[in-house]
Amino acid sequence: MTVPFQKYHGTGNDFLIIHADEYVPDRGALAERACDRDTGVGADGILYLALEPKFNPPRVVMTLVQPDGSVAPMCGNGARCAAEWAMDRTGTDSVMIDTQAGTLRADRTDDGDITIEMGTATFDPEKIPVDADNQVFEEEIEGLEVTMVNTGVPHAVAFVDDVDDVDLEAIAPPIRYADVFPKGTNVSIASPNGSGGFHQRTYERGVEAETESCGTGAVAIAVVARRLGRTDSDPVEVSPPGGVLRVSFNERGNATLTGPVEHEFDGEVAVESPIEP
Ligand SMILES: N[C@@H](CCC[C@H](N)C(=O)O)C(=O)O
Repeated sequence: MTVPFQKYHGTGNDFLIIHADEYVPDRGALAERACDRDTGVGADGILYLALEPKFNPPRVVMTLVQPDGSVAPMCGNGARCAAEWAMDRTGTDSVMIDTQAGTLRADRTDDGDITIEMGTATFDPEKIPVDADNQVFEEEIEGLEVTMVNTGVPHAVAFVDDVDDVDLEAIAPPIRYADVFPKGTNVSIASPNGSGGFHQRTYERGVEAETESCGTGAVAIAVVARRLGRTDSDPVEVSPPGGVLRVSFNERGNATLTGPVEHEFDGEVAVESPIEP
C-alpha cells in the first residue's frame, strides 16, 4: 500500500510532508528509505503534519522524522514548509505550529516569503545540552573554536574566514559526536559577507551530512554573532548554499526567521500494509 506525500523545500532544505492521519506503521523505517537520495525520493526528513483548521489562526502539529529515523524537536525550515502547506490548505496567511520545542507563529509576508517566530535562544549548558559548568563561548572542542547555543535544537557555531575553505564533512563529525554533548549537536560554520551578514554551512545531526540550508542554524549564527559583537545588523542576512534567510529580533530579543518556501511536487511512497486478522 502507499501513502501520498507533498514535497516542499525552504532554501534547499527539503521535506516530504505526510498527513499525520495516514497509516505509517514505522515512521523511522520510512524516513530511512524515502529520504535516501540514491534509492528513495530523497529529502532531509519527513514532516508529519496534523492540521487543526477550526482554530483562528489554524494550528498544525509538526513532527520531523529525520533520515536516520530520529525525531528532531524543532526545524526552522521544516516549520516554514509546514506553515506554507497549512496556509495552502486553509487559505490563511497566518498559522500556529506546535513543535516539541514550543508553539510558534508563522506569517506570510507581502512578498510571499514565510516568517516564523523562533522563540528564545539559550546559552544555558543544561538546556543545550552540553556537559559544562558554564556557558560555552569560543571554546575549542575537537579542534574548532565553538560557541554553544540552542535555537530549538543544539548548534555548535564557529566563525571562520571563508566557509568554502572548510572541509565540513571531515571536521564536523568529531564535534557532532563529542562526549560533552549527551544528545549530539548540529555544527554550523559562518564567515562574514562584508555587509553585516554571514555565509552559512551546517552539518546536521539526523541527516548526518551537510544540508543546503538549516533554519535553526541560521538563527544560531545570527544570535551568536550579535552576542559576540560580530554584527549589529537587524535583520541579519544569513546565506546557506540553498538561498538567503533573514533573521530579525524583536524587543524581547526573540528571533524570527524569514525566507522563501517552494512546493516542488507530489507523489506516493510505499508502506507496509496493516496486518490482516
Ligand atoms: N534543518 C533544520 C534542523 C533539523 C533538526 C536537526 N537536524 C537536529 O537534529 O537537531 C532547520 O532548518 O532548523
